[in-house]
Amino acid sequence: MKRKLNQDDTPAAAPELEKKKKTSDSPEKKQEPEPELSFAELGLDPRLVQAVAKQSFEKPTLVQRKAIPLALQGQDVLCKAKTGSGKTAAYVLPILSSILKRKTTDPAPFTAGLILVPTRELADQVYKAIEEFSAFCAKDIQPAKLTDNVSDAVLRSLLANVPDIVVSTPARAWKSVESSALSLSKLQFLVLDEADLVLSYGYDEDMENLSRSMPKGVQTTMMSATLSSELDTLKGIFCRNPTILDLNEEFGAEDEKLTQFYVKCGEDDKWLISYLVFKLQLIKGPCLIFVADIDRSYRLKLFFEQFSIRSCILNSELPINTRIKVIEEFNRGIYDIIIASDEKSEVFGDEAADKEGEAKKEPKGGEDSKQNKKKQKSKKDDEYGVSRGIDFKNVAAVVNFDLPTSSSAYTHRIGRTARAGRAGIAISFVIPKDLYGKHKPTSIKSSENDEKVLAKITRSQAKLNRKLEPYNFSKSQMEAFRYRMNDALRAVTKVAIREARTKELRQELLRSETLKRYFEENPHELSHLRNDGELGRTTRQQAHLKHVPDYLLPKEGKKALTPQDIGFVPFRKVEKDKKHRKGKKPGRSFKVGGRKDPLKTFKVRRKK
Ligand SMILES: Nc1ncnc2c1ncn2[C@@H]1O[C@H](COP(=O)(O)OP(=O)(O)OP(=O)(O)O)[C@@H](O)[C@H]1O
Repeated sequence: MKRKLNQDDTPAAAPELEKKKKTSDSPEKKQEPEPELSFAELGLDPRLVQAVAKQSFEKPTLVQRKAIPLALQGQDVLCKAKTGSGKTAAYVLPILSSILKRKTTDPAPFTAGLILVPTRELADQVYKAIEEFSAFCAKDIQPAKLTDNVSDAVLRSLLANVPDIVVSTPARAWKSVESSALSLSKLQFLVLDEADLVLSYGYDEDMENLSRSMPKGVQTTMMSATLSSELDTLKGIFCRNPTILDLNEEFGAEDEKLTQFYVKCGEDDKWLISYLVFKLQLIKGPCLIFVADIDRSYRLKLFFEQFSIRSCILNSELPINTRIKVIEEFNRGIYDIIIASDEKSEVFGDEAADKEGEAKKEPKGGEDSKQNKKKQKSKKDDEYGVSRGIDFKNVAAVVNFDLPTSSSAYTHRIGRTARAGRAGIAISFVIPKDLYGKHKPTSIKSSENDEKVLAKITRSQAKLNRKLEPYNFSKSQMEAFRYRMNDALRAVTKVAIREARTKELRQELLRSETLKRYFEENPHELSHLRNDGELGRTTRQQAHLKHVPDYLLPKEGKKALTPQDIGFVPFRKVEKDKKHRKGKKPGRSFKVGGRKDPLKTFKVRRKK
């Protein structure tokens, strides 16, 4: 029978833990704070503790404190913990520790661990995490990932080495099992990361096939920030009497370093506001902008290019290597703005939310859903996804340029900022019902029910002790910029978008096949050419839009702030920022959760 784990019944995995654990079950003692255990006290192999220290992890996070001892005891765990709370280490470390322990008595090679993730981007990230955690025991731990673009022959030879742990999407794992390249006959550990998404991605058949290829009694861990009833299916297939950890409830408002805003505005206003926010650098630091589809991502990029705002794109049409490079380079600080199309959340988001019991399902087979599913059959990679699990580093702000259509998709998107105890902000544009469809050139179907979705989001965030606040822009100050916005929008025609889209793909293919070696030796040239080069050379270029003349900026500057405004962004740039940018890459002077706080650079006033 399942049981819910509470604060005090985490089983001890090591004598140290036992010593620190409270002995009494009396109600008063239950209120006492949990002991702050170290990684060593969790019972992990010392080489892993060393690797964790090398990564500057001072102490385990809540999910690590709770889940690691359970996993080391051999229990199945179903864990719901907030985004960026360290779930990867929580499931990777105990598997590595158990394999290391077993190898001291039984060195025979076999694949003991299988980690299944919904996307190839996430597989790459988890694989890298395994490499980092096994830095001091690399000869004893051999991981493999099955999501690279390699031939079957290469994959076979990789698996012929009998890796200890395999990271894959379900489809690719099953393909390898089916072809007998991978054997799961001795599997001991199975992890489903972003478990609720695994079924949504259409992996049900692969999951069932995989389950039949595994021995009985495989220890299973399922992780996600949002667990829905899809888990019942997975639980039924994989779990033996799992312990359920619902840790979202244990986060208090005081733990919260994420500030959430929404902006209610017209369809064209979101283009105008985005132009102003990014041109005047009102948001400092790395920023992720989510849009609803691929065309929209190119459109926004081309629109920004009109104003010399540089950004790069992530979408399911780009080859996996490019996608991973974009993420890596963003994390290394080469780019400040990623425009990511979040097509998956648009297709599957409502299902997830409905199963959480938060919303009524919209009729299946609606126009959008048909269109999206049809589109998916094109050149898109079905195993693409960046709103889930990807550890974008130091993201100052997530902007939902297009609101997702479900609260769970929202939770995962905004979870790309304020990770690992850092601060961050999320800003979401919401189109009120009466303004929907009023500006045809910028209207998008997914915005039709923005207000309803916002209500769902507000409710689900309230359950996490979080709230969204309205963000007001000074309409009068914005107006001076509207003709520029319109000029730029007119230049970004459908033809220009189509050309940019095909050009980008052609370039990718060309580079990856003929110039591979050259660019391996000159990675910087590759990144410049590939990702932040201007796509819009076929778009009409308008020199006057590239800079902001002083006469357009309000004279009052900061003084324009009034106590009545709830979230006013002053349009005049502050001197300090200019000084800061001198000699440095724009936006890179800022660190979230470090010396500078985005909330201090993003001016907001609250109602007194
Ligand atoms: N104990 C720790 N101390 C400090 N940083 C940590 C610790 N554990 C993990 N981190 C860092 O926190 C970040 C988020 O971790 P991770 O990606 O595992 O989060 P997650 O819970 O899986 O998020 P998501 O739900 O988005 O998948 C990573 O950069 C990771 O290196």
